[in-house]
Amino acid sequence: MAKLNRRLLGIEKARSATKDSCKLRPRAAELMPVMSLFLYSVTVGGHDLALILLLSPYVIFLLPSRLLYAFGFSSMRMSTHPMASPGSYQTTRSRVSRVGSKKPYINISRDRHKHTQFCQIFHSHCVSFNFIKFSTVFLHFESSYTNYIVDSWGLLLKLQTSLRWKYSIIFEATGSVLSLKNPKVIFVLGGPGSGKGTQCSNIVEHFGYTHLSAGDLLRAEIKSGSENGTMIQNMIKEGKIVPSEVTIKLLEKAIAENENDKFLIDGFPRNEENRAAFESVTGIVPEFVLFFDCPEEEMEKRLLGRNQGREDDNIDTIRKRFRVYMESSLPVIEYYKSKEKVRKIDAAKPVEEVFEAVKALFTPVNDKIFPLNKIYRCYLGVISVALNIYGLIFIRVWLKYWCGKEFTMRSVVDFM
Ligand SMILES: Nc1ncnc2c1ncn2[C@@H]1O[C@H](COP(=O)(O)OP(=O)(O)OP(=O)(O)O)[C@@H](O)[C@H]1O
Ligand SMILES: O=c1ccn([C@@H]2O[C@H](COP(=O)(O)O)[C@@H](O)[C@H]2O)c(=O)[nH]1
Repeated sequence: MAKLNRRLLGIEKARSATKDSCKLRPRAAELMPVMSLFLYSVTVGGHDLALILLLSPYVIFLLPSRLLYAFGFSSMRMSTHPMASPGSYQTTRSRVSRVGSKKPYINISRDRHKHTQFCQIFHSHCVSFNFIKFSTVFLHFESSYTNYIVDSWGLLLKLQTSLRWKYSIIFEATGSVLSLKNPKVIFVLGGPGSGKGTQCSNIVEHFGYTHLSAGDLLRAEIKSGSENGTMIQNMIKEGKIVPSEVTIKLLEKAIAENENDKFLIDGFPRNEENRAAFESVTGIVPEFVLFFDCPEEEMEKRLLGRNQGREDDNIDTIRKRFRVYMESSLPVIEYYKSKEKVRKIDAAKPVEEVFEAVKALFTPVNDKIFPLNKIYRCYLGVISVALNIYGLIFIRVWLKYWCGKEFTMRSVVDFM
């Protein structure tokens, strides 16, 4: 009983940790054509257009969640299977796989009280159902039977008594918590002491990003007294790269717990394995890679003068870090270069000059030509909807008077 309660409590914790983090911003660009078409259809246009629109997968699945978000139901998100025990699952883009747990399923034993809790969890999962990414449809049995086994995918393996039962279909939201949150990520890379942290602070101040330094997260993990602490400390002392799963878990957690959706990930990925693992676990591909290019002598001088009491800022470790950077981290930059994602900055210049170059990358092209504040963006949105409707009315009139047809889905299809 206590064990099950712990598990259920853990699931609750896991859920509250994830639910607030998976917010989805309704994207105006996505909504506008649909809104315009719908407004047009119900006011001026043919009703079959409105019907087709209402029945479209976009409206059925995506729009409700977007609207729920827009009206403040930001916590109605759930990305992982509620039956997966917390801490023992790893989410990837396409499936939720259990790691670190020997049992492939959860056994719910006979106890009415437990059964009630189990149903509540499923019930609230229905409420927090995410409309966007789902693959597996599985069954939810709500009945008076008392003993059954459900596997981690919600598949019913064994049903001993079935007096009366009903079922509902639950869609499993797949993908990492992060892929649902869909954060914008920029990797900030460069040699040790190239000025990544310094420039990240400036970017945070001017452009509202959240700075996540992989090194800082690892150092915080050591301080927290975690079981990995000693291993991480030894790796850092030797200038070696900490195993991907440790760093990725910390990054995932930091992103999920943060309200912001724009992140600078500083000092990660440090090798090809880091890069591939991060992309496959989180499904996140960086917008671009900010690469601070700086000669080794300058970096060495800066690190030796940093005076932040870092254990690895001594000449022996610094040399090891340089070697690891050349051998393992540069190939990551080469990889992103081949994808045309690298934005190289000459980091040997003074701080202010480096930031001028950085700024140019973060200022949107539109804002450089025609800076728009939020109110103007709203006006533009309204104008865009109006223009869309105007366009549809024009098509309708044109179809009617020049082609002699009503503007219905059929006539549009016939016309095409
Ligand atoms: N452009 C610059 N010119 C001179 N000094 C700089 C410049 N940028 C940063 N520094 C200084 O160099 C030191 C290292 O900078 P910073 O911590 O930002 O580097 P980093 O790339 O984040 O290092 P690490 O990878 O070790 O975390 C700091 O003392 C910082 O004040
Ligand atoms: O992704 C990472 C980031 C850092 N490390 C280890 O931490 C130290 C210090 O990193 P800084 O970016 O200089 O703060 C680094 O030398 C590595 O040992 C890591 O393993 N993986």
